Amino acid sequence: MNQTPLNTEKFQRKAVKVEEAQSRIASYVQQSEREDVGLEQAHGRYLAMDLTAPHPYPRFRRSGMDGYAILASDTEVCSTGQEIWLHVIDEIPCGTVSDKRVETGMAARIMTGAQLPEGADTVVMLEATQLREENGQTYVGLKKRMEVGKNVTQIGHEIKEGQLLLSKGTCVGAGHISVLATFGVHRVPVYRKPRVAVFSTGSELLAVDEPLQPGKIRNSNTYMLASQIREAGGEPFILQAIHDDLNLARASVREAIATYDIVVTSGGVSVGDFDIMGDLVRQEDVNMLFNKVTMRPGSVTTAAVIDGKLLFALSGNPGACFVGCELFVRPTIQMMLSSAHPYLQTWTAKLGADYTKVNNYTRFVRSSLEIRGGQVYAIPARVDESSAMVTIKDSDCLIVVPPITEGLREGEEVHVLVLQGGQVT
Ligand SMILES: Nc1nc2c(c(=O)[nH]1)N[C@H]1C(S)=C(S)[C@@H](COP(=O)(O)OP(=O)(O)OC[C@H]3O[C@@H](n4cnc5c(N)ncnc54)[C@H](O)[C@@H]3O)O[C@H]1N2
Ligand code: MOO
Ligand SMILES: [Mg+2]
Repeated sequence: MNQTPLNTEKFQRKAVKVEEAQSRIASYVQQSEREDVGLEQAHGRYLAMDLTAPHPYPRFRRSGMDGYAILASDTEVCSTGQEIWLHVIDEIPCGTVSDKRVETGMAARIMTGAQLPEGADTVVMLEATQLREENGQTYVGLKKRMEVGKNVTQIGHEIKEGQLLLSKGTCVGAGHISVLATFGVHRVPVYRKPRVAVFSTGSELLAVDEPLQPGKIRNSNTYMLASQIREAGGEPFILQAIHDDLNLARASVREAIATYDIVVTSGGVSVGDFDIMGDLVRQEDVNMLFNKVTMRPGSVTTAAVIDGKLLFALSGNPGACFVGCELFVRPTIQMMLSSAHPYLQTWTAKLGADYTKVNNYTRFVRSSLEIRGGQVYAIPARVDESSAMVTIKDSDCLIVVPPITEGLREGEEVHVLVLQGGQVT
């Protein structure tokens, strides 16, 4: 009988730990380059350089109230119950600078946000004063002793000149936009979004707009991955899904590697006869970083370097595909953007229900976070197999279940990785 030799290389894989896999990837990450965008386009982008304050903020002594700018020393006599009357020498609306100097016995009418006139050191609010006209002159009366600097915001109260405003790698949100606008940064230096090609492999895959056919499913991973990539700060490019054909896969990967910064595929990484990505990364011109990780789901997650660029061949099982992207693709994008926290944040929570599945790999169990009596609980999804798709949407964290446990009991303390898109309820 004619026998084909068994390709044992395909399934004899050396599993590496998640941290080891992450560090192998990290050594190939290259920072994205800088581009400048308009302030209105900066939301959600990552700063490509440290920004320092070109001037103090506030830049002038600013009134915090509508009232009168005075000298606090004039009010000292009020502590004995005496009322004082000050000559009103000017009126200062917001945006103008008085050319008068407030001396003892004088006051200037001032509006909230206006620059204090020379000489004045304190603002008394309008409600604490009364007015008197005499010989065409206006006098303001007050009865309360004021402390120096009351209702005045000093120069540099918030930011000193030269102080670090925002660091490189900051993800720009509303508060940062306000800082940028305040300091006149109308063109914002940000990292170009890493361009990430995404495509799925699988002869069973239908486009999402195709009617179902026997034995076939619609391609959900590609769109899920594109969404995860966007959340991580990358720009996804959806490429045509391919059949389980090694030559086709090779051509698609080559083209994608030449055009994009990162390539992410789903499917075909296990040991099945048509698991072509597993074969592709074992070819000569491919530097395979790992093809097995001691994790579940996603044990067959594979990564390689081709022409200096990273290829992530994620499992086709939706749960494994999702976790593989969060643990490996997301940090890569985040590192390219100089994010200070490229990896998912770890929190400590209490387990919201018994979790009895055990195995000798670390499990990343999709779960939802809940606050009960001021304590964070993580509730494992009822259906959490690697092949299960529908509970991914209900998850805002992954409980990390270490290998070889007896199973975990409700109320036990666990570590969870918080998912970016999640909402604690
Ligand atoms: N003999 C063994 N069989 C399997 C092993 C093993 O170690 N030995 N590992 C299992 C594990 S664990 C996983 S995870 C899967 C990995 O499978 P692949 O990465 O090779 O993915 P496929 O075979 O292509 O597909 C698996 C599953 O996912 C569905 N799929 C694929 N692509 C998509 C997509 N774009 N959208 C939605 N769903 C998709 C596909 O139809 C399959 O049902 O292997 C186990 N087997
Ligand atoms: O790679 Mo599989 O997802 O471990 O179950
Ligand atoms: Mg397979």
